[in-house]
Amino acid sequence: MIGYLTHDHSLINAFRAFAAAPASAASRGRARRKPVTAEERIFKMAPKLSDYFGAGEIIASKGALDRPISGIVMDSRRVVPGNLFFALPGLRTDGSSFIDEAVTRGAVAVVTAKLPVHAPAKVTFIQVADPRAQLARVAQRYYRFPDRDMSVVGVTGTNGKTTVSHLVKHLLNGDQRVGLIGTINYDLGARTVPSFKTTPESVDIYGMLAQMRDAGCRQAVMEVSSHGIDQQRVLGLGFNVAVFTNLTRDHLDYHKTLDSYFEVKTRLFTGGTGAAPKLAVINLDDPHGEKLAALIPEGSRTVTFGENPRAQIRAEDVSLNFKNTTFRLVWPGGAMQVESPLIGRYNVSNLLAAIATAWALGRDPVVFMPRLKTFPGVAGRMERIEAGQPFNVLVDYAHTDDALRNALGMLRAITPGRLLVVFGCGGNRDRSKRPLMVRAVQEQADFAFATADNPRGESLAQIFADMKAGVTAPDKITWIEDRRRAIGHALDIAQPGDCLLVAGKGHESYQEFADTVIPFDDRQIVRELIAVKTLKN
Ligand SMILES: CC(=O)N[C@H]1[C@@H](OP(=O)(O)OP(=O)(O)OC[C@H]2O[C@@H](n3ccc(=O)[nH]c3=O)[C@H](O)[C@@H]2O)O[C@H](CO)[C@@H](O)[C@@H]1O[C@H](C)C(=O)N[C@@H](C)C(=O)N[C@H](CCC(=O)O)C(=O)O
Ligand SMILES: Nc1ncnc2c1ncn2[C@@H]1O[C@H](COP(=O)(O)OP(=O)(O)OP(=O)(O)O)[C@@H](O)[C@H]1O
Repeated sequence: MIGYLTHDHSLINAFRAFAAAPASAASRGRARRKPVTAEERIFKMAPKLSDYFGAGEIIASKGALDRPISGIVMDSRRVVPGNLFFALPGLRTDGSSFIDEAVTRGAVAVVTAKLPVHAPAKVTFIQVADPRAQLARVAQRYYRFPDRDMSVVGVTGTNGKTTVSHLVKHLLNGDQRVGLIGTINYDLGARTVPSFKTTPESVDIYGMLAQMRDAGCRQAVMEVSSHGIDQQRVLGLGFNVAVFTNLTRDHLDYHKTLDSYFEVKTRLFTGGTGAAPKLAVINLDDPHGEKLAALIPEGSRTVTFGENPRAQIRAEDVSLNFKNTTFRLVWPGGAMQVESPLIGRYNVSNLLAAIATAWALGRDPVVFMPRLKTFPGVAGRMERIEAGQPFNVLVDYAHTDDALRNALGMLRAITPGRLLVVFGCGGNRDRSKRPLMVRAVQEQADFAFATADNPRGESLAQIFADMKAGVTAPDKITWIEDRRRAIGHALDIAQPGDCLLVAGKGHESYQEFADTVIPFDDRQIVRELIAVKTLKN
C-alpha cells in the first residue's frame, strides 16, 4: 500500500538525490573491515566503469569502459552530469525510450538490454542480459557492499512488516545503532527521513545501507515487500535474518494468484534473491509459515514462533484488553511474563516475531525484554486518539480484508458498546479485495461508513460499485465520498462505550487523487472534528 507518494516528485527527487549520493572520498577510504574478496579489493582503489561489472555480465559495449561515473540512476528525470543511466523495461513504458533525455541531461554511460544502432560518440553503451538485475549488482559494488559490513534483518509478509521492523529495531537498539528501511521512514543512523516506498529500488537501498554503515550502524532492519523481491530490488543483498510474519490475500493485481504471491515471498528465504539468509524466523501459526519452514535450505537455521505448541518462541496464556496485552513467553531455556501496550491478538504475533529475531541473533530475552516498556508504538497502527471524547477512537492502517477482520474482531472483543468503522478501498490497486473488505466490515462492525481511501486514477463511483458487490447488509453501510465528512458522521453517532475505528490510512498524511495529492491525516482530522463538536456542545 505504499509507493503512493510517487506523484510528489519534489520530495522523492530531493530525498533520492541525497540518499543515492555517491559515497564520499572520505567514507570510501574509511573501510572498517578488511576487504575479503578480490572484487571488494578493487573498490579500495578509484574504480572505473568496468569495475562495476563482473565477469560475463557485459554482453557487448560501445565506447570507453575506463571512465569514472558520478552516480547511478534509473530514472531519466533524475540524471545529473556524469551519471550512469540504467534503461529498465517497465510495466507501463520502456526506460530505453528515455535514453536521449538521460544523455541530454549529462549521462556519460547507459546500461540497456539492446545497444542502439546510432549511439552518441561520447557516451558509453553497455548491453546486459537483465538491466534490472544488473542495476542491483552495480549498486552493491558502487556502494562497497554495505550489507557485508552490517547484520541485515529483512521482514516480509502481508501484514505486520512495519510493526515487527520497528519492534526489532527497538529491541536491538540497546546494544548498538540500528538503521531502518520501511513504510513510515528511513532511519539512516545519522538522520531519519520520510519513506517513499516500503522497499525502495536497489540503488536507493544500497545507497541508504552505505549511509547507515558510515554513520556507525552495525545492524539494519528492512521491510521487504513482494514487489521489492519480484523487481529484484534486494537482489544479492546478504540478509543475516529473514522474518516471515504471515500471508493473506493482497496485491493480486500484481501477483495474480495467492500461490505466486507466496512463491515470491519464499525467494527471500530460499536463495531466490541471490543469497539465502543465515537465519529464517517463521510464524508457525500461519499455514504458509508451516509450508515455508519446509522449504528452508540446509545451511540456514530456522527459528519458529507462535502460539502453536510446536513453536520454539511461544506465547501462552494470552490476555487482551484495551490497555495492554499480556502473555507468558516461553523460549528454549527460559520463560517470563510479557506485558505490552500493543493491543490485539495479531500484536502477540508481531511481538513474538521481534523477540524471536532478537533471540536468534543471540540476545537474551531477560536482558532485552525491559526495553519493550519504552516502545513508543508505531504511527497509525491502532493509534489511540484521546481528545476528551467519551468513546474510543483508533486510527489503523488495516487495508486488506484480513487485516480489517482482525482489527475489528479484536476491538469487538473488548468494546462494551457498538463498533463503528470508517473505511475505503484504494484506487489502482487489487480490485478483487474490495467486496471482501465490505464483507469483513459487515461481519464485525455494527455500523460502517464507506468512503475514499486514495482513489488515485479511479473514480469513486467505480470503486464503490466494486465494493457494493460485497454488500449483504445494506442498512449497516452509509456511503459518503468525502472522507472528512464520513469521519464527522461517525463521530456524530458515537456514544459513550462505543469504539470507532478509522481504517486504511494509518500514518499517511495525504490523500491521492488522479492528478493531485492533498494533505489528509486521519488522526489530525479526528482531533479537529472532536474539538469542533466539543465547542458546539
Ligand atoms: C507496480 C510497480 O511496482 N511498479 C514499479 C515499476 O514501475 P513500472 O514498471 O510501471 O515502470 P515504468 O513507469 O513502466 O517505467 C519503466 C522505467 O522507465 C523509467 N522512466 C520512466 C519515465 C521517465 O520519464 N523516465 C524514465 O527513465 C522508470 O524509472 C523505470 O525505470 O518499476 C519501477 C522502477 O523501475 C517502480 O518504481 C514501480 O513502483 C511503483 C512506483 C510503485 O508504486 N510500486 C508499488 C506498488 C510498490 O512497489 N509497493 C511496495 C509495497 C507494497 C505493500 O506491501 O503494500 C513497495 O515496496 O513500496
Ligand atoms: N501480524 C499481523 N497479522 C494481521 N494483521 C496485522 C498484523 N500486524 C498488523 N496487522 C494489521 O495490518 C495493518 C498494517 O500493519 P503493518 O504496517 O505493521 O503491516 P505491513 O506489512 O507493514 O503493511 P504494508 O505492507 O501495507 O505496509 C495494521 O494496521 C493492522 O491492522
